[in-house]
Amino acid sequence: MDVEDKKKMAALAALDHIQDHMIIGLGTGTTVQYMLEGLAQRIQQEHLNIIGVSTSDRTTKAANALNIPMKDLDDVGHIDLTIDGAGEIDKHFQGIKDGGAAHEYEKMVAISSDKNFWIVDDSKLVDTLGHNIPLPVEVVPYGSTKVFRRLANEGLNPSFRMVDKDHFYFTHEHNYVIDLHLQQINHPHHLALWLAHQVGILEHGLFLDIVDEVFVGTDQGVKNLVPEREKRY
Ligand SMILES: O=C[C@H](O)[C@H](O)[C@H](O)COP(=O)(O)O
Repeated sequence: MDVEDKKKMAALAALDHIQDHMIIGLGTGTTVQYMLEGLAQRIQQEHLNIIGVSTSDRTTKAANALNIPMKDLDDVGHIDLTIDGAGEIDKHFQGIKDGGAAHEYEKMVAISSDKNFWIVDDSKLVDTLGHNIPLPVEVVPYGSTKVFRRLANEGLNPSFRMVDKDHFYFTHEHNYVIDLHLQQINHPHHLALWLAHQVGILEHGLFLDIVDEVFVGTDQGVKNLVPEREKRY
């Protein structure tokens, strides 16, 4: 089965859990796009009163185009459910969110949500994080070469994310992204703690102990995976 079919299948399965009057966190990415289209259709056909909270400019634009009613994170008391994609998910249900470098907003919405669902195709499931994708860290431009050197000295194999050879990639908050090419993150909690203590680093793409259910599109249909653990936040 085509990877796009798997993404769509996962996105639509997660949407089955949406009920009237919910406030929904809307993640970012190509899988989320299918979810937005399905959500817009349900809102229209079932006359649902749903409010969306966006995690990126890209999602805001797509949601507006689909006439999904939206509010800012600061204007909602809580979020019932956030549905987002993921770059990688390991066997302990820890994740890396990477692609659009929207992870700062995505994490803020995620930790404000009663529940978090991730929608992915089965290529996103890995034994150990860092296998297929780098871990992004968002850094303030001021002094960023010093932060870069600190990361390199720790053996974290950093590279600045670039749009092209002369232009840095900017996040929503106009910060740089440094990608850490780690191949294998054996102790994600240790790494997350170390990164959180580094001056100049604003956020990183490790999403630990956040997800409540994962919907995985596979050749055999959608697998619904639920971690057995307490949430830490
Ligand atoms: O910032 C981007 C996010 O972390 C995405 O949710 C993640 O990369 C998954 O994206 P996609 O569904 O396009 O693979």
